[in-house]
Amino acid sequence: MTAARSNRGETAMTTRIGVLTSGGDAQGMNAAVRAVVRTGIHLGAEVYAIREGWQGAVDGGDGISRLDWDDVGSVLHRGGTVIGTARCREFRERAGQLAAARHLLEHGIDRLIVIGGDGSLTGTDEFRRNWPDLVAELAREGQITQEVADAHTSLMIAGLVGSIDNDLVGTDMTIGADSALHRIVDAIDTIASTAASHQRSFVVEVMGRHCGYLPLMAAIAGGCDYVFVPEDPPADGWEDDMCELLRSGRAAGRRDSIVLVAEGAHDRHGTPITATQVKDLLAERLGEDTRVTILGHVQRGGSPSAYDRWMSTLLGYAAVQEVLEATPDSVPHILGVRHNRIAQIPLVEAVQQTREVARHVERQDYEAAVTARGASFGEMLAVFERMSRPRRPSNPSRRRRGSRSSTPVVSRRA
Ligand SMILES: Nc1ncnc2c1ncn2[C@@H]1O[C@H](COP(=O)(O)OP(=O)(O)OP(=O)(O)O)[C@@H](O)[C@H]1O
Ligand SMILES: O=P(O)(O)OC[C@H]1O[C@](O)(CO)[C@@H](O)[C@@H]1O
Repeated sequence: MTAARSNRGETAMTTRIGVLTSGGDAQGMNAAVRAVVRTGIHLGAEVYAIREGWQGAVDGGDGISRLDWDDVGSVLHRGGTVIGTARCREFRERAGQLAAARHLLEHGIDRLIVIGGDGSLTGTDEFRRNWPDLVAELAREGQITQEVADAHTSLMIAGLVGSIDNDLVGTDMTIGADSALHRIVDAIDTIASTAASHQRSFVVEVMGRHCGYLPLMAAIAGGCDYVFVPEDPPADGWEDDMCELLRSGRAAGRRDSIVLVAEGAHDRHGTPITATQVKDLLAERLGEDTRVTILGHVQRGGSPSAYDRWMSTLLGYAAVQEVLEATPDSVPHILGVRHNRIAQIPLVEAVQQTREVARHVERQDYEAAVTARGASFGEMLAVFERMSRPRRPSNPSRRRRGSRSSTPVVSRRA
């Protein structure tokens, strides 16, 4: 490898970086890809798109192609991912990973930037760990030369979290979460006007299979009445609690009621709570004219917010630096956001902590799940609780989750 120096004096090895988007698409992925390509070129590297997620690496051929500066023009404002994404089954198997390694090596790629959710990042780390063995097998079987094998003994990776769910522990925000939240809140505002006109109730299903970030933040931002999230199911008897809350809202003159249900919502015993079930309950018990709206993939579509564009640009920029500086001994990192700054987060740890939340939920240890999700998640639950439960002199507020009643949200200087 030869050292190259850009006109800004930045030094980089002449090397080839692969970039791919994997798992569910997310608004802002294009901004990240654009930043990777342009930063890579600035630093003297060649950047290759691996198309349709890991499928492009498994298939080879047109699945891997070089991107130049202009190839990523006019993509910043576009939703989705222009290099395609997929959930690729073959890559989970050794045969798929062998094919992927062979195709990457055909292009001399041994540095990868992967933009995807926790599954994609887990797969990336698994591939990194398997890489020496895969390369050795390819050389043994004569599928690559020993010279190629010797030149690419390690795979260097950097991860960016592309997922609207904002479900990765360790980063404050993931690529797409802000845009999806805007999309949901726009929908709630739209629904609220028709709900108020007819004095109806709406039950809105929001994405996030295992993570309550989107429904919870949308409930706060949209001024909703009740929210169901997977990490903090309502106490037993929630049916009475919810109906009483909505009934008292009506009695106080509220013209619309909106309940948000995460697609992965369930009660404290793990029994799913669906939007239709909530609708039927409101209709039966309160006689409410109730409608269900499932927002679905509308939440993932459309152009990215300004935040998702600039944040993803910074992340892509940082990811190139990370992957160029990485050595075979480096701890693999995710680039994320902490306290409004780009931060390096150990990949394995972040994925393990994220899985831990799901495990707590499975074990029905919801206090641990909320804690593991991160400090601000518990704070936001407490804030929602306060905002959605009217306190009137004649009607002292009844808390659903007593322990969070005085959760502080201000960080104090020591
Ligand atoms: N353990 C694994 N080993 C190898 N590859 C994996 C592994 N887990 C996931 N992948 C790869 O990553 C792809 C995407 O994973 P997954 O469907 O879990 O989505 P994700 O990245 O978590 O995104 P989203 O948040 O949108 O669900 C899989 O289809 C597969 O190609
Ligand atoms: O597009 P698909 O494959 O149906 O996946 C939907 C899932 O992907 C996400 O949008 C992102 O993880 C989830 O919120 C949702 O459950």
